[in-house]
Amino acid sequence: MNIGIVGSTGYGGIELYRLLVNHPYTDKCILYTSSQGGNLYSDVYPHLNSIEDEPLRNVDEAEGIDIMFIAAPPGVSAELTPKLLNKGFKVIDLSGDLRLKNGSDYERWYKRPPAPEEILEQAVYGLSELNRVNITETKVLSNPGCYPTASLLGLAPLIHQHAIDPASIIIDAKSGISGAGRKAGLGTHYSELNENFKVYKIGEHQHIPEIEQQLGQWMGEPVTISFTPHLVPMTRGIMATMYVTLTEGISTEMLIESYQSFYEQAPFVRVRKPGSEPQTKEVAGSNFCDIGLKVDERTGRVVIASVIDNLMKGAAGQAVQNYNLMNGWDEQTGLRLVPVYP
Ligand SMILES: NC(=O)C1=CN([C@@H]2O[C@H](COP(=O)(O)OP(=O)(O)OC[C@H]3O[C@@H](n4cnc5c(N)ncnc54)[C@H](OP(=O)(O)O)[C@@H]3O)[C@@H](O)[C@H]2O)C=CC1
Ligand SMILES: CC(=O)N[C@@H](CCC(=O)OP(=O)(O)O)C(=O)O
Repeated sequence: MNIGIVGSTGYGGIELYRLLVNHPYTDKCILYTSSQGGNLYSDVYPHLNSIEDEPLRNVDEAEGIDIMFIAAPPGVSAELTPKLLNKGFKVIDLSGDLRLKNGSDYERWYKRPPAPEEILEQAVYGLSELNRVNITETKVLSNPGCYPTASLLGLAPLIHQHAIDPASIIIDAKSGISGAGRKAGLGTHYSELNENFKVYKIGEHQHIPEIEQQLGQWMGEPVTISFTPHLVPMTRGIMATMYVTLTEGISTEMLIESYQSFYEQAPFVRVRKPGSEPQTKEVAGSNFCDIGLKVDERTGRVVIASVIDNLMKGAAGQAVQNYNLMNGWDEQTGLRLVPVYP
């Protein structure tokens, strides 16, 4: 299988390369750039010296690719995907361009024109554990956002039990700085973030409609959530802490059992034992999503904490899991990575 990576010089791109260069069914991995044509990949990333000394290429000249991964800023895949499909390539897009089914929602939250309607219709939302059949059949895969992956995996079993008040969902999410990409900026400057902890985009984050769209499909009715992201001075990791009001009395032990049975066939989702609380370090560098929960009997709410590595299960790892599913391979192919600890 020959694959290409658009945006290979970014953080999502370099993580895709790390996974795909060792993937047993990937023959060629061609690397594309929009700004550094002719440079070697190892010029951009010296840690690849003597590992990858191929020049970076222009995507307009791409040929012989089976699947193109796009790890570029919003707006790129909306324009590029139709061209790549016309060339007969399949597409796995890591951006938010193809996730929202309604183009006007995209325009409102991303503040730019949406992808063509027929592409949005064709695109399958790649939350791997919950959409396996559709993923296997598609030519256009829209990889979920990092916050939505952690949040939706943490909420899915509860939502499917219909034992909650859907209007009560609060998601308090924290991300490491690599979530903002490699491009330098004041918001991610060392002296601005070190020993700091900040909230941003309250009620305005572009992942709100993505989470609501999926929850609404599961519930069969529109769902409105409170979602607040924060930036933590660490490189990788996301923790989504979620608060939901229960409509039936259920113990922590029973709820954990139902989560474990919901994810029985999902090798990358690990539901923690009672009393064992997840940490971002325990999934770093891996494709795992660890979920811990506790029913707070005093308030009638359940608190769920879901952790992922934003560049792995939140981006490149899940994209490779979807690549495996699209090709009928074991979803763990090339992804059996033990978390990096400490
Ligand atoms: N970082 C994360 O944790 C996650 C990121 N994502 C999404 O994945 C995508 C990539 O993110 P990330 O890797 O972090 O971002 P980066 O900023 O690190 O990298 C983006 C890359 O896109 C390329 N690029 C810029 N403009 C264009 C263009 N016009 N055409 C083609 N390529 C372009 C750049 O490379 P060059 O100039 O060489 O072309 C750049 O290296 C984004 O949409 C992001 O929102 C999703 C989930 C998690
Ligand atoms: C820490 C940080 O800045 N994170 C980014 C995540 C962006 C992202 O992944 O964007 P899409 O999924 O929409 O492509 C943010 O909050 O905007």
